[in-house]
Amino acid sequence: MKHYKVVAAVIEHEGAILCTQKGEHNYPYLSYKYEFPGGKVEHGERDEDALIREIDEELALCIRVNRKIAVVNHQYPDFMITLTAFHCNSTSRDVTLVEHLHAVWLPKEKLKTLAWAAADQPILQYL
Ligand SMILES: Nc1nc2c([nH]c(=O)n2[C@@H]2O[C@H](COP(=O)(O)OP(=O)(O)OP(=O)(O)O)[C@@H](O)[C@H]2O)c(=O)[nH]1
Repeated sequence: MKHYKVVAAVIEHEGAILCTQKGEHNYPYLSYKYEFPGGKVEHGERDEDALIREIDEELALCIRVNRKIAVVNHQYPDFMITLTAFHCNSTSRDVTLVEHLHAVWLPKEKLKTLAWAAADQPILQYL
């Protein structure tokens, strides 16, 4: 079973948090789900550097990485994921969608209204 180490950015800008939606996916349980943007950490790369790289690649957004919020281990039917979420800030809300279907900035209390990937759901309680 594959095991991915993934970093995710909880990006806050003036009281709202960036939520990004996946498009259709090979695994139906991930299709159209919301996730915190990020991705797999490359060999030898620091978590924080992986996050800055991924957010620039996926969203053309410049972020500052703050504290670690949570580490979640989740078993999907086809792979295992260790998801580490960091609180981040951006100086702008302007994103360019390279990989995602949709992005929305929401206040914390509204995050639970979205359909999140299963691995992300435990992170919401720490926000
Ligand atoms: N970036 C990110 N990935 C997440 C989150 N939660 C979660 O289950 N994942 C899953 O972790 C896997 C690796 O993330 P990735 O961002 O590198 O995805 P990828 O483009 O290489 O592969 P993909 O085609 O599965 O999306 C994906 O299957 C993704 O759906 C999250 O909050 N952020």
